[in-house]
Amino acid sequence: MLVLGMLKLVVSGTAQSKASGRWKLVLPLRFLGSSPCRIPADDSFHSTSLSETEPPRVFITGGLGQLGIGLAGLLRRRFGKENVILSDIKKPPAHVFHSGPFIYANILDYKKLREIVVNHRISWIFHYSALLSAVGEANVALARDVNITGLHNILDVAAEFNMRLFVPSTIGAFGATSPRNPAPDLCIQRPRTIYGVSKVHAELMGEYYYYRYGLDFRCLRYPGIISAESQPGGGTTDYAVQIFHDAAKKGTFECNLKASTRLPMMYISDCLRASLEVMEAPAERLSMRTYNISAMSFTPEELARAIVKHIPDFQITYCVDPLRQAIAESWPMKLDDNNARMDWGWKHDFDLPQLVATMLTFYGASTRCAQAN
Ligand SMILES: NC(=O)C1=CN([C@@H]2O[C@H](COP(=O)(O)OP(=O)(O)OC[C@H]3O[C@@H](n4cnc5c(N)ncnc54)[C@H](O)[C@@H]3O)[C@@H](O)[C@H]2O)C=CC1
Ligand SMILES: CC(=O)[C@H](N)C(=O)O
Repeated sequence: MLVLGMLKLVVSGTAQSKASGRWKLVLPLRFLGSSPCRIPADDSFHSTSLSETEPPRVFITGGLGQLGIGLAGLLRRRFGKENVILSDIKKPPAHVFHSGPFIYANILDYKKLREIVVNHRISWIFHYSALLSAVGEANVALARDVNITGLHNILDVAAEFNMRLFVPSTIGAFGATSPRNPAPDLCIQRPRTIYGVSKVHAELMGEYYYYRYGLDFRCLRYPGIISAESQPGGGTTDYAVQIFHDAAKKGTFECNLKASTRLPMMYISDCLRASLEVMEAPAERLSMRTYNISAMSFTPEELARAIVKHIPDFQITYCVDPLRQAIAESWPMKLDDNNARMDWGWKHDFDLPQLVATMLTFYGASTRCAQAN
């Protein structure tokens, strides 16, 4: 009754705020939070959001995986080295440790997360910690903890301290009953991996916190990401990274997906730029909180043909992993990203030929490109 009474008071005197063209009630989280013990009892907690002119203070979770170090580099160039704190539960290599602030942060430790946000005056979070599709299936209990319980901690901290929160989703958030070519932003999502289920959960929880508590939640569904300097963490699209290393070093590659498996892919610099752009987009430009982004779509066979243009002797063979193949066949072949393009001007730079040339240049193997073309 007491809570109901407080609710009525809050609602009647309340604040309404306009975002994305919609009016929503902004209610104090501490009255409504599902975990009241987490909400401070005194009135002294305050928003850490900074004025429009100050750069944000950014915290990256799970930052030592395939994407986090590159993201930290991009954000540090934009906002200043000291304003971007990279974190993980792993030990950073020396060059990462010396390239800017790094701290240990386990996303399952809620108290520690609050401490970090307060002590470092964090205003934006990029939440990258996760177990990916293949490793998630190999350790469902851990994937559930990290991808779901960890996300709850991040959502609560972000809402409590009025932060802007980016959580990446994935093509893995779709399932076999989703439209596959292309998959639109809004459609049936019934994934059958713990990874996919946890990412649909993240999309829905983030949007719920946005509508319910006014949390500035922003989410992009990434395709498979291809990078040269960092290795993938155990996903279904990993072959599209490994193939470049093996092509350059050995001239052969054994692929764990069938030759005809078509999946959406993106070069890392496009992915990281998209993530920064959606975080910087004015709220009124965002008609949604979760967007597909897309760049290219190819099969292992097509990728191999593109590599042969640079390395004529390159040979691909196939030894299909049934787990990864089943996952890949339930994912979209292509994403429809028209809403991202229209709302906040998303545009990819890298198509397949540019991706292949860039990756092989990194490995010092694109020398025969000119002759072959
Ligand atoms: N790499 C890709 O192709 C794609 C990635 N994404 C998403 O982007 C994000 C980053 O992906 P990647 O860098 O590729 O992942 P990754 O698997 O390479 O790295 C994840 C990091 O999370 C850390 N981590 C695990 N448990 C943790 C815990 N309890 N506390 C803190 N950190 C913990 C790991 O140590 C690891 O460094 C993930 O959320 C992933 O789902 C989405 C689609 C595609
Ligand atoms: C597409 C992803 O989310 C990731 N690379 C995976 O294959 O699990």
